[in-house]
Formats: sequence, C-alpha cells, structure tokens
Amino acid sequence: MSFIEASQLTKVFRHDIKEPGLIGAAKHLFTQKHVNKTAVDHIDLRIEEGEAVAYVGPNGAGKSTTIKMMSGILVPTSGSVKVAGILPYKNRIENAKIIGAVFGQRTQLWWDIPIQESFSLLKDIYAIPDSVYRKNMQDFTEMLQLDEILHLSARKLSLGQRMRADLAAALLHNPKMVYLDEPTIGLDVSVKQRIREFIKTINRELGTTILLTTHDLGDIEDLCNRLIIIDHGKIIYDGTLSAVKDKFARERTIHFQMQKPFAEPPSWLNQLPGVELHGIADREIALRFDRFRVTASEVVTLAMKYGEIIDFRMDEPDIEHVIKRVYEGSLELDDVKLAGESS
Ligand SMILES: Nc1ncnc2c1ncn2[C@@H]1O[C@H](COP(=O)(O)OP(=O)(O)OP(=O)(O)O)[C@@H](O)[C@H]1O
Repeated sequence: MSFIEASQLTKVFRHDIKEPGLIGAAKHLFTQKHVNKTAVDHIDLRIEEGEAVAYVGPNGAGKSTTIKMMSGILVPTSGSVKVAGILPYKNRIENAKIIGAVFGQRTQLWWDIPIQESFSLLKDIYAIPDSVYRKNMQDFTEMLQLDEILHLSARKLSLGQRMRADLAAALLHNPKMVYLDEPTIGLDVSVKQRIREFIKTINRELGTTILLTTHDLGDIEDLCNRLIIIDHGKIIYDGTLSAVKDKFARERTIHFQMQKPFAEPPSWLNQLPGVELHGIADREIALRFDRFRVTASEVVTLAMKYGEIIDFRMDEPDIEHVIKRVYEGSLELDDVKLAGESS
C-alpha cells in the first residue's frame, strides 16, 4: 500500500448564479440557479513514503482542493483518498497527528505571543514527548536560525522570519507528511536557500514525505524528484522535471553548418509544415521546428536533400519556458502527441 492513495478523487463545488443588485439577490431566493464546478476530476495518485513531490499547475487548477481533501478539511464528492491508511476527512484528529502544513500566505502561529510560547503550546496540543521536543527545538533553531526571533511575536516578524518559524511549527511533532504551499514565495535568495536546505534535510534524514506547491522552478529542481502537473482538475503529467520537456516542449532548433554559404533564406524551407528560419549567417543556418508536426529526422533529411551538411546540433529545449506555460495555463492538452507517433 502506498503512503498516499487517491482513487478517482473528485470534488465538485456548487457555484450560485446571482444576478447583480438587490433585485437579483431577491430573485435568487426564489429561483436558485447554480452551476457545478469540478475542481478535482477523478484523480488517481500514489505517493510513497519519503517522496518529495512538486504539485503544480495554473491558478484554479485544483491543487489546494486536492491538498484540502488530503488533509481532511474537505470531503470528496466522490472517490477516495487515504493518507497512511487513514481517511483524512473521517479521522481528522488521527490525521492531524501525522501531517504538518505550511501555507506561504498564512501563519499557524499565535499572532501576539512569543514564538517560543507558540511552540510550547504546539507541544501540548500534539502531546510531543519532552525528548522529541528538546531535540527538534535544538535542531530547528540551528538549521533555521531561530535564536534571534524566539522571543518575538509572529506579528513582529518579517516574511522570511515568519516562514522559518512556521516551518519549525509545522514539523515540531515529527509529522510523516508535510504539505508546503509556496514556502519560499517573496523571500530573498539566502532565506530561500536556508529553507530549501531545511526541507531537504527533513526529507532525507527523517524520511518525511513532502508535497509541495510552488511557482518557483528552483524549489522544484532543488527539492523534488517527482513532478505532478494538474490542469482543470486532471493530472496531465506525472514524472521527473527533466522529462517534462520531452512531453511538452514542442519547439526545437537545429543548427546546421553547410558546405556552401547561403546567399538568402533557402526556398526549400516551406516544404515542411511547422519549420521556420531561426537564423542564417554565412554557412550556418538554424531551423526552428514544431516537433508535434514534424520530426527532427524529417528536418535533417530535407536539409541534406538541398545541400551538404558538415555538422549539426540540436538545442536543448528550455524547461523554464515549459513550466512558465504550465503556470500560465497555456499548455494545450491536445499537444501531447509527437509527430510520427502512432495513436
Ligand atoms: N470553497 C470553494 N467553493 C467554490 N469553489 C471553489 C472553492 N474552492 C475552490 N473552488 C474552485 O475550484 C477550482 C480549483 O480551486 P483551487 O483553489 O483548488 O485551485 P489551485 O490550483 O489551488 O489555485 P491557486 O494556484 O490559485 O491557489 C477553482 O475554480 C475555484 O474557484
């Protein structure tokens, strides 16, 4: 059995449709209209204990809704999810003991009391044994440089200080699983780096399973060995970060060095769909092509037909560009079949 098991997990929200103004509100009382919004759409997902997984997608894709079902805040409309064999929404207290959560935009620390006292309260709430509490306080204080802020209230902390304190608070009871929602958003490079190091250490040394949502490619590269992309409530990719480009990066550029110089762009270019001139200088020509429409070998064959090739190389696709498209929601699902692939 996997640590997290989601099976056909689905959440549908009901959105009321109200006409504007007072009359609209009054009408709504009598003729209630609504539409259903499927936020999470029949997701099947397995995450093993100790994995560090990035869960990304554009705004409104369904990330938070999935995590809320995993943490027991929301009840699925259909399907199920189990975390460490527990149904989170049925056993919220049991589930709370094994999970921790950090939400970049909110804090779980008490606003007006010193951080040290927030930690003491959490010790009581989670019934953390003295020895575990002492060890974690010592380790976390060192790793996250908490010394300077333990006597301050959350209200007085900068964003970076608060995030470090929040991380420590979420992990104080040694949860088996931690949900991190944008843990490095808005932080400067050095705090980011410290937080990433901390998360890596927790994952490596305690085997804590990590599910991370982030807009920061650096977080994914640094922390996660697996990337899951969700769009319109459906999982559209599950694999490594590096393999993403094979699936989604549609543009490639081939640079040819030819025997003879070019006087002008060759007319044979338009013989293949999806191929365009990227650059031309003396004997060098760079062709950009859409690999969902033509294959690299078709482009090379074409160039060979019209001139003698001395050398050629193909550019690595730009993964940042692909991930940017993921966040912008502009990845077209129909795109994912390569030219030359059979259906
Ligand atoms: N409590 C709710 N009631 C009604 N609709 C909701 C509710 N929560 C989320 N939704 C809708 O469900 C869809 C998915 O939202 P969700 O918050 O899960 O997306 P997300 O991927 O976390 O987005 P973001 O990156 O903006 O946080 C959105 O269309 C949103 O409007």
